[in-house]
Amino acid sequence: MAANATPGLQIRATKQCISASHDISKLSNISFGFGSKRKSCKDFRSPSYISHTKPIHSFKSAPIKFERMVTKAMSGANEQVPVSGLPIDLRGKRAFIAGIADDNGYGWAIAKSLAAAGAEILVGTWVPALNIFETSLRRGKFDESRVLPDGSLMEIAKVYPLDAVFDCPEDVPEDVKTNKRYAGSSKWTVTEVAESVKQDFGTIDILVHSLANGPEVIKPLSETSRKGYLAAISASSYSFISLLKHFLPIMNPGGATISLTYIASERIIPGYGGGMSSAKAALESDTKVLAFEAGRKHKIRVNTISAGPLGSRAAKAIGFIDMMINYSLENAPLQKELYAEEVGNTAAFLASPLASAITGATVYVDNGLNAMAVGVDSPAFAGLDIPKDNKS
Ligand SMILES: NC(=O)c1ccc[n+]([C@@H]2O[C@H](COP(=O)([O-])OP(=O)(O)OC[C@H]3O[C@@H](n4cnc5c(N)ncnc54)[C@H](O)[C@@H]3O)[C@@H](O)[C@H]2O)c1
Repeated sequence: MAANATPGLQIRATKQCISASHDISKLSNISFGFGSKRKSCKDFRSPSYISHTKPIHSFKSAPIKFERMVTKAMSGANEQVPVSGLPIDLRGKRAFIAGIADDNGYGWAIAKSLAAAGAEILVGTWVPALNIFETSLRRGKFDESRVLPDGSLMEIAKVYPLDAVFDCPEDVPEDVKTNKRYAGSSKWTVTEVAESVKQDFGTIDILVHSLANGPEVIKPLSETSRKGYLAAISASSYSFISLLKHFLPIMNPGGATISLTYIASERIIPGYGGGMSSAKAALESDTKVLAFEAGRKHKIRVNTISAGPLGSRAAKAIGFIDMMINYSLENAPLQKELYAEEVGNTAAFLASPLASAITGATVYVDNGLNAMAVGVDSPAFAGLDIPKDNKS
């Protein structure tokens, strides 16, 4: 990379390319303006630009992925980078992302966007999933998904075993200590992981919480046990407070934290039970209070992304994710697939100096579904002329 080149995500996509993005054939002469060797949109047909993102839903065969073009248009990790533009430049920043165990979830997508912007990536992986994740990583199973917009592979500097429901070794009950899925791993409570990161790297700049767990998620709230409810809150809400509490002392001022929430916190989503809706409501409320506390004391920003439905491993365990994806396609203002990368790019923005005045916010990345008060696919609207995006 040239010394003066700006890496990572470059906010420089032309209006034409974004708005007419679904049909690449219409775009062949539009320039993205990468310095002297200007690329046309047609260049983005190249599989290397479109291969790494898996569609969450294969309902239509769009000729090219919308977000890949935009990302490529934003990317400038080569010598043809323009001097103008608005870069998401996270070079020299270090991120710890808690909650990655495969390449399907939001944590992975966030890691990729942060890496594309130049950040160093550390990962915290749930202990029971650690072995399979590390083995898959080592064997190259994720290599295709590791490809960044500039063609390089995302590097993970270190993977830490983590169980975010335990703050310190004294909290760990005997049955977990002796569980064979925990054998072979050590120092995985939150305090110990923060301490290990401090010893290995000194400081971090970005903390991402991309984890949730609700053992009774398939039970309606009114049938949820106290134990199940508290477990959901512990794993999905308090875990963020705990991570923030223990990582704050090693976070550089000006840093940012991001968690992932879901609209079920504020609107009724039947099927998202077991206290998970309550856990997300707590997470969003805590985002505000923690933004105040971390902002005043440490100059750290605290935001949460309310993401639309994605067919991740965790979401599939709930059982109705395909229904939610289809519902969104039918009812959201933007009738298009939602890509994990779109959440990743928002996280990169929120972590960057471009978002230096944003804290305590819940940012929706859901094709606008949160703004709807009715489901327009209801038979009740049968007689109404509802505009449809037939191109997606
Ligand atoms: N998938 C969706 O539709 C959707 C929508 C909105 C918000 N979210 C949120 O996004 C975040 C990431 O979830 P995802 O859907 O990408 O699924 P995912 O399966 O990729 O991520 C969940 C991760 O949490 C980890 N985890 C569970 N318990 C843990 C613990 N005690 N300690 C450490 N790690 C633990 C799992 O191993 C997994 O890696 C979650 O907060 C989820 O609620 C997901």
